[in-house]
Amino acid sequence: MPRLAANLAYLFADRPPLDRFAAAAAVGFRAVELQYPYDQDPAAMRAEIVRSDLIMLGVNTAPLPDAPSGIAGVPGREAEFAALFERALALAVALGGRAIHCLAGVVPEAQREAGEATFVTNLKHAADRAAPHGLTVLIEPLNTVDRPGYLLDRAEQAAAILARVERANVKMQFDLYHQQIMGGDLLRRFERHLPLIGHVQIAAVPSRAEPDEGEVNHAVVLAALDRLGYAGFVGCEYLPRGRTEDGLGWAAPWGIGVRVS
Ligand SMILES: O=C(O)C(=O)[C@H](O)CO
Ligand SMILES: [Mg+2]
Repeated sequence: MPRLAANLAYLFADRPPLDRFAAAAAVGFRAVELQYPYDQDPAAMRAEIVRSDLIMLGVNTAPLPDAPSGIAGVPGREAEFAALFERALALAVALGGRAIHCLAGVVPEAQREAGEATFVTNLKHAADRAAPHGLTVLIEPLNTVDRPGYLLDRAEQAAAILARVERANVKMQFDLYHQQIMGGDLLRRFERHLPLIGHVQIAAVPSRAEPDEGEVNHAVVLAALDRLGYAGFVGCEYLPRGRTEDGLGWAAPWGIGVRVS
């Protein structure tokens, strides 16, 4: 059965960040992921994670004012990336997390080859720094409608980059929302890349709302992930149409929902 995780940048976002952990646990989530919790006290977040008995999954490398989509694949910014990664590593370790998503960045068309080479070099470095802590480094293809010019936009491209990185602790974050926009054929592409996939995320397409509307049948997809042997978590990275709790009907078959006592 797919194990759903709450992305606390998107879900329960109507309350203060520290209150979101208990809110997720109260509806049955056993795991959470964050995006950029760099403005919060790590010890306070860790206390909430422990108090709610949650598994802490991933964080992202921090956005920069001139590079909100990251710099891991931006030529000439390797030293800055190394510093950014150290910050993410310290945070992930303090939270007891399992993964760090390294955002590749926006790169002009003419520099994409150089950008990929930089990405590979930076990922090797990140992997070697993360390995002693048992952490996975993730890369995620993002769709070019939402993120024009983003260096990494297709699962096939991510697979080619992972082959060049040659580190077992670097994996693909397969966000079905982005993958559907960038070509679809979700189940065949998921199966083809399964050995490389370290995390999955979902949202309705094209609305990015609860995965109970739009062009993807998530009940079918989640059952297929199970059948194909995916044993990781599925991050709920969607924008609730209203209160998070009111939109959880779709997740009831997977053990998530408001408890009525
Ligand atoms: O945008 C996404 O889908 C993500 O998962 C990342 O965290 C980048 O924002
Ligand atoms: Mg995502």
